[in-house]
Amino acid sequence: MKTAKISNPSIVLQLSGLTKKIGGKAIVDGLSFDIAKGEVVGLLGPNGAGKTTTMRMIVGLIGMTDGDVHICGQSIRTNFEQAIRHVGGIIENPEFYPYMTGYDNLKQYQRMTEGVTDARIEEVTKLVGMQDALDKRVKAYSLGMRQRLGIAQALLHEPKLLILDEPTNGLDPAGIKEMREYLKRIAEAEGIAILVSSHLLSEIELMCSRVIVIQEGKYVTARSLGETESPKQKIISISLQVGDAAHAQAVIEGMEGIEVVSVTASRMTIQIQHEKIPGLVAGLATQGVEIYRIEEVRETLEDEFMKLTGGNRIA
Ligand SMILES: Nc1ncnc2c1ncn2[C@@H]1O[C@H](COP(=O)(O)OP(=O)(O)OP(=O)(O)O)[C@@H](O)[C@H]1O
Repeated sequence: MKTAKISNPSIVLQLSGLTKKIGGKAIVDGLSFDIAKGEVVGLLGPNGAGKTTTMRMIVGLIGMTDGDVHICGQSIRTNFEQAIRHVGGIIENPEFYPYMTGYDNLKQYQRMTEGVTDARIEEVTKLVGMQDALDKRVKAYSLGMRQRLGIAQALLHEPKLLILDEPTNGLDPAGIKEMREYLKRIAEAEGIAILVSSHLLSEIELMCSRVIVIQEGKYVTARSLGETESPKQKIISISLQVGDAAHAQAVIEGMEGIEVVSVTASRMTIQIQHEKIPGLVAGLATQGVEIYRIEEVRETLEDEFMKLTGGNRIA
């Protein structure tokens, strides 16, 4: 297969037609996407979708059948050593010496890794908020603290790409919230790209700026998360809470280009072009309709995922 060469220097990770076949079956099937510097991207899919297999190929734990992975412009097929030095990752649970302190574990890693300074140890432990727990033995750490120490260790050699497979597995809601905060902090402070997998949409939505959905090894969709402006011409769903919905409906039915989808006593959902909303509000107010609330009804990623995959839920 012909593989694309990176032209944009801000692209840290590029997958092109990445494929893994085992026993003739494609576990990962022609996966292509890019991740840029500073992005925290979620790899989302149901159990068995191929997330771990994809990540294992990116970090070189297993070989690929076809396609390629470029990290900072270097192909892991042809320049593995140069490519892989830009990667830090946790694919399986991070291994530590339980009877040693967190600090001694990081010092041990420093001895085995070229170019890691004491200042860097201090820097990464601050980034993951571990500076006060470093003199405790790892066996006394909670799961969340081990995860943080693992991430600190993965950052020691100043990678440009951080790969985390299901990092929130087993964490409580407070731990998940903390992780979300320090992943964002790391991406910003270090200017690196982070790829994080999960089978839980709710976690990905909170942690990531973009999500890539895969199912049965194939790319399904990608979506930027967070608020986006609606284009003027776009038809959107609006929910209205009014004093008298029957009255509002009668007024709206006299207006052009607005479709009433559902009505209850005080609520209604309509479809309308974005640019017609001010006219709608003015028209209703002129006719004496009391408006208490007006908001867009957004299709969630989960709704979209359900449509695309015919009801196979993400989680
Ligand atoms: N070495 C292997 N031999 C045979 N099948 C495998 C092998 N490794 C993975 N698979 C299969 O490939 C599919 C994808 O597995 P993978 O672990 O990548 O999925 P996943 O999205 O990470 O799922 P999970 O969230 O459950 O970890 C699964 O059906 C799995 O059983």
